[in-house]
Amino acid sequence: MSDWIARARQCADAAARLVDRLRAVAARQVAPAGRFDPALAETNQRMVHGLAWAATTAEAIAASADWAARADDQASFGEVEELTLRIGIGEYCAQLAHGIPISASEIVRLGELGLANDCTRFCEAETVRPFIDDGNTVHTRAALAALLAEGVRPFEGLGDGELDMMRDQLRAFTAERIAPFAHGWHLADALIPLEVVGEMAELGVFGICIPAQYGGLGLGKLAMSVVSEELSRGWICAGSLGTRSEIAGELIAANGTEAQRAGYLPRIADGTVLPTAVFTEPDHGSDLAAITTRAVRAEDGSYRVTGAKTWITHAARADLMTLLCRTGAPGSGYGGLSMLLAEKTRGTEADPFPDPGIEGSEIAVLGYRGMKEYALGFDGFAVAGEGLLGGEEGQGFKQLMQTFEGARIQTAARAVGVGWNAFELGLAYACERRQFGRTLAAFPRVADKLAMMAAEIVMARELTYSAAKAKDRGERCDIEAGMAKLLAARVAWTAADSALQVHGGNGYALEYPISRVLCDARILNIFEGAAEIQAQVIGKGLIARRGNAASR
Ligand SMILES: Cc1cc2nc3c(=O)[nH]c(=O)nc-3n(C[C@H](O)[C@H](O)[C@H](O)COP(=O)(O)OP(=O)(O)OC[C@H]3O[C@@H](n4cnc5c(N)ncnc54)[C@H](O)[C@@H]3O)c2cc1C
Repeated sequence: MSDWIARARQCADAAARLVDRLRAVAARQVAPAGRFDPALAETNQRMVHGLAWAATTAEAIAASADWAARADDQASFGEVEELTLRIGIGEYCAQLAHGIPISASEIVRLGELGLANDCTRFCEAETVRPFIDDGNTVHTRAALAALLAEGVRPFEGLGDGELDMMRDQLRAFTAERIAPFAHGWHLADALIPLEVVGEMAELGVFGICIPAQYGGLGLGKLAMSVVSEELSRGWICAGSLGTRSEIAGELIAANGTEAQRAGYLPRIADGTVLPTAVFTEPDHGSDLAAITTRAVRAEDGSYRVTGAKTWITHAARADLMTLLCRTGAPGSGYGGLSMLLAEKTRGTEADPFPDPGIEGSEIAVLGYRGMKEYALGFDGFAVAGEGLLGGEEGQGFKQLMQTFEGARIQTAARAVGVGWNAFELGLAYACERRQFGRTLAAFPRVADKLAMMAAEIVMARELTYSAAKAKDRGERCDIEAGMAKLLAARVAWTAADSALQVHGGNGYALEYPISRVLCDARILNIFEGAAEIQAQVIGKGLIARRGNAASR
């Protein structure tokens, strides 16, 4: 075994100890009486979010160490893997010690959060020092970039023949049916063709996690991650079509009545029912518990829905809405929310919302095209009484929260796919384009970008797989899923930005696909929990979990 693999594991332990120290400091600030205080946490957001980012960075180091061990187990830990490991962990250790970029204009420095001495000790630790001194260097980056330019890619096997086969199958499908057309569909602002949606359905994309007894593949979140990643390598839209089926499938499988399960799950799995997720409102985005769209029972037992929703993806072409509404009194908080399974007629271009009581207008967007986004208005829209998810009012927010883990893992996987898409475009361009008599890839600053993209995407991917595996083991993984989403969204955006930079002026031309990938990557930090919300959830979870563990 390479010394770097053993050191990586020890390095992950050292990083976890550093995060533990930070957690103790944060807990003193925002949970002084042993209980997490939301008001204090808001005042000290930088501390709570700094903890979240530091813990995410440490977890990514641990996931990379596991990846290296997995590669080694399969006799696949070669030069490209060693360089990827050294660069990735070297950089993330340096970030922990000296500053973590949490947005384009914000760096969290643990030293400023009261850990200056701990950071110095961390850097000087026998297991960390080699990564900082000799992990991420100009030489390792140049060596990795050269191997990548030769077509070598870091190990990606999962140690599971079925999943590895699934990856190959989806990669081939994406290369043939998505990637060559994605940019044209994007530029035309067209819906992804139904023929392609049908082919994805045949591959089982819409029923990956739906139990086999209801017509799905009955697989877990790791399989779902692999599929989402591969489809997103071609186009984020392809990887995102399944998101709505995943959310609706999980809502119904976990909470539905038997009639709802039997009625919807087989049709979602085979793609005959395309769902849409209808949660956000013009005045309530991140704060979903405050939504005001009302659903009132009529005398015949059906619901009448009135209110406004916005940013609803694929709304016109969908057949089924998972519609979050208030059935309780105004101001009744999250306990007054219910989830309705609201059937609608599939719209056409000429008549996108043919049903009475619902109208919609398209929102023009930068990227994330192919399904289209809509602002919706409901005015007495009728939903059958049997559409109340689980047959019980007041459960909607709880039911939705149960899907957050899976949805965040799926979004992280989409981000990883988008990151690979950017990386491959950047690398291909850098190897082809010549300036000053050399290919762009030969310049150290370009090689730096390419090597760092690959190393970070591997780390984000492994963190995503790690969260998916925890979910598949039946463990609570809200923190882990949030970490995967938080990191993968940053990595996808950085990769897209770096790949566009490598393209120079051409990257700014609509004609070049990297211009699309940049726009697509930008959304990942906003939806499915904006980065700040994700950091809040992770930070709170870390402090509260430790508090609970201490009081047991
Ligand atoms: C392309 C696209 C597709 C979408 N698809 C769907 C869909 O299909 N269905 C659906 O229901 N919704 C969808 N959404 C909505 C999406 O989930 C919301 O945009 C997201 O939840 C953020 O809500 P908001 O836009 O209202 O932003 P706000 O809640 O107004 O937040 C704006 C910004 O303020 C900051 N912020 C907010 N709260 C805090 C806080 N507590 N602490 C620190 N900073 C904070 C964050 O930086 C955040 O990005 C989509 C959005 C987009 C852009």
